Amino acid sequence: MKITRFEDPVGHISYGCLHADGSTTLVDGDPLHSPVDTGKPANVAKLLAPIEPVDILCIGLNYAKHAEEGGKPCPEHPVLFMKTTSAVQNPGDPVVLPRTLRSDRVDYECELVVVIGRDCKNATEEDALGYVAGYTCGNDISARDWQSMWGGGQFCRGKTFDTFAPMGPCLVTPDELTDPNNLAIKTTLNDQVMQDWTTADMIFSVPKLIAFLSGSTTLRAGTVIFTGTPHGVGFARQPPVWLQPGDTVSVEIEGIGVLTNPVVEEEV
Ligand SMILES: NC(=O)N[C@@H](O)C(=O)O
Repeated sequence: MKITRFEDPVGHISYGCLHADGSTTLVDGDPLHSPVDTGKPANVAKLLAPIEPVDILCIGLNYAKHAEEGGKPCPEHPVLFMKTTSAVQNPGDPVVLPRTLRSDRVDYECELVVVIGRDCKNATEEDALGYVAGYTCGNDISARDWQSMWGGGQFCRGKTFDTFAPMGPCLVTPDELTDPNNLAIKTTLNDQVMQDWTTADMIFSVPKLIAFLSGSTTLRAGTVIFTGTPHGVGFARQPPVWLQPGDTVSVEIEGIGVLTNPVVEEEV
């Protein structure tokens, strides 16, 4: 099932089931556990990020070619950082280039996002996917200057500005997306393909990540995991490519769909 979260014309938030013909019907029940397609037509006024996360965990350097293009060795253990939940942005809504705390080096990163459906502690690789409610597209927007020059060696600052965690367009349940580690994934900036790879190339697979993360931390239902980006990011290009006002950036993942966001400047 492809689950969407949306506002109706009076601002009421509901969950829907997206069908191949583009229509949406209302979903009943808890979308993270046992969503039920009611078959009743949904009145979608505004598409939202498919989930309001309780925590946003992010993995860095999870593709060898991306580590290489950044001059970094492949990590021995998954590299963890976090984003605040206020960074979440809806599909179609703008990524805002910071001007108060200015950054002129804002970059894109296509990522497969895993959504945890029930509390998870000490999962094994074998039972890890049983905790998954579904998968969606994410863009790990990154201010490289605040990440690498002014972040004191911490990733968080450069990764957690408002609007730096777009997610969508829908949540695909595991019965429909059975293997998260065999999906084409790409970023398109305006009409140019910037990243074009496969989740089969993750250093740490999705089950490994869930087992590793839950070994120390209870992954509560509603936790999302950004699983890392492949090569082709803007900072590693010659000359570097930074997001500009007026740009349109899209992340597309096989079996999920396309997450598109315009880029604007913060009004100060
Ligand atoms: N360079 C960098 O920040 N990369 C990470 O976000 C990643 O996804 O690997």
